[in-house]
Amino acid sequence: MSSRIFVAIDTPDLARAKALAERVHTHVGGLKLGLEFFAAHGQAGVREIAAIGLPIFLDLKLHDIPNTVASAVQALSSLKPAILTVHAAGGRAMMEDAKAAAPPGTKVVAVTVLTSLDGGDLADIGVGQPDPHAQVERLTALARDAGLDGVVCSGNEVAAARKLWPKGYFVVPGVRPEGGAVGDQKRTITPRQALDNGASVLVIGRPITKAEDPDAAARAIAATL
Ligand SMILES: O=C(O)c1cc(=O)[nH]c(=O)n1[C@@H]1O[C@H](COP(=O)(O)O)[C@@H](O)[C@H]1O
Repeated sequence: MSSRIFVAIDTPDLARAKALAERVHTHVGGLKLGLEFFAAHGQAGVREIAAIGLPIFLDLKLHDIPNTVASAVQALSSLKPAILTVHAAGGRAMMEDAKAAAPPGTKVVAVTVLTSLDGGDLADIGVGQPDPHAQVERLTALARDAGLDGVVCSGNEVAAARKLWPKGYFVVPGVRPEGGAVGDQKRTITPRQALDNGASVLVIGRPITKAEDPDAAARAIAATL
């Protein structure tokens, strides 16, 4: 079950990223590299981390006009990431074009409602439906109809989302072990509960990477799955 964990290597420090990835790599199924890392080290940095040998989840949350996103996906395609993210809010055409531009082995998944947002935040940005649950359902259906591979949502919505899309690939971040610090996340869930609710894979960052002993933290989380 530890193979269902993608550890978020969120740091702009290449040496630290490598050390963390090497330290936990036997207890997780993949490594997630996001904006923080990519802004600092780009594709060369991704290749260095990929050399460790685990699948790479390249989390760039692309969100722009369809032509720009498709061109960006094409420019990333030689990295052959296992998973690549776009924002569902970019719309159907953007998602269709992103998927068409991606290499065959790459799962393109759409971020629905960030796990750091709650109903109040949705109201602030003018989402007419300020209930994250309903908005996740709406964007999951859109991503499914656009031909993507799956979505990113919190573990609180994943069961409902999977009902709409039984064969979808569901990525769940905002995961916290019982009693763990939530930080900036608002819609959190335990790793076990997220899997029980239908997550395909879990994204876990700080509960592992900021632990005194990341190795032991990864092992302890894996043991609960
Ligand atoms: O796409 C993501 O991975 C993502 C989507 C989302 O809604 N919420 C979310 O936290 N993430 C990512 O998941 C990771 C969560 O990290 P921790 O909160 O440290 O476990 C970060 O790298 C976020 O960028």
